[in-house]
Amino acid sequence: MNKRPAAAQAPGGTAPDRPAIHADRLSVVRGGRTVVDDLAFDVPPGTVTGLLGPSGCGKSTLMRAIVGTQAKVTGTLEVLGRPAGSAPLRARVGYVTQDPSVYGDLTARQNLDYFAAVLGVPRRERPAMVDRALEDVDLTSHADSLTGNLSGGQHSRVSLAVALLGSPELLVLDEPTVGLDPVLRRDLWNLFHRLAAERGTTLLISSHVMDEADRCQNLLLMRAGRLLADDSPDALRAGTHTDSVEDAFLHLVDEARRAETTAR
Ligand SMILES: Nc1ncnc2c1ncn2[C@@H]1O[C@H](COP(=O)(O)OP(=O)(O)OP(=O)(O)O)[C@@H](O)[C@H]1O
Repeated sequence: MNKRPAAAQAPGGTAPDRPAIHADRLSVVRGGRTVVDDLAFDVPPGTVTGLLGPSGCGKSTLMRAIVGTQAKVTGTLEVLGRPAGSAPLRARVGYVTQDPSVYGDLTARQNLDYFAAVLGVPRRERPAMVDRALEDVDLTSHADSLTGNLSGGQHSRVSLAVALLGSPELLVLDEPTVGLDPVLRRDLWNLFHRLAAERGTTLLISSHVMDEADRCQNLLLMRAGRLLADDSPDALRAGTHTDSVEDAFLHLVDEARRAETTAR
């Protein structure tokens, strides 16, 4: 199963027919173990792609490889047409980790202003850029609250706003909706789709919650470091004759287990 949905429009700077992410024979070794094992996939530009799989299957490791912060990566991994982690990609790729990456003793606005300065944005351009990022994540009313005093969901939205600064062409988001209430989760998914549709941003979003799968145009399903499927939710269900992505995933896990037993 390796079909892909038609690519949406391309973001600025990326050729329309070129994948935003291209991986081939991609492996990562951590602690002496192969935790990402021989992956091959493309992420179409301007789409929302979900990276789904159980805890420990290698999602964060794969994301770290894509943004260039992971050691011991072998194979081909191209991001926006360049080798993953190369210097020109720094301003073109936004990354939000699972752990808070902003300063608790600064306000949301101060955090954003600081990170905009680190990105090299001239001082006079920063206020408008910061306002837009705050608006994107619906935090304008908390702009001047200390980040450390914000709720968990608000705190993670400050991290997301930092990643939105400078309008990156690729956003890599590691479980951005964990611990958020249903309304916030819906609002964030609406934002992700707006970014893809209106700004041509490519989004790669990890989750271990299968019920978020239907919010994605394209899915990469992982299990134990391997890619089980690369397809749209509809095609996954149709291909496995199941009614939900969760059932499709379980079907594919059973199939993979049978193949492993046969191989043994
Ligand atoms: N620093 C490390 N050293 C050695 N092994 C690691 C390290 N970090 C993670 N691993 C292992 O790599 C594998 C993949 O971990 P990873 O964090 O990528 O999974 P994940 O799918 O993102 O999990 P989760 O959904 O729980 O965040 C796991 O087996 C984990 O134990």
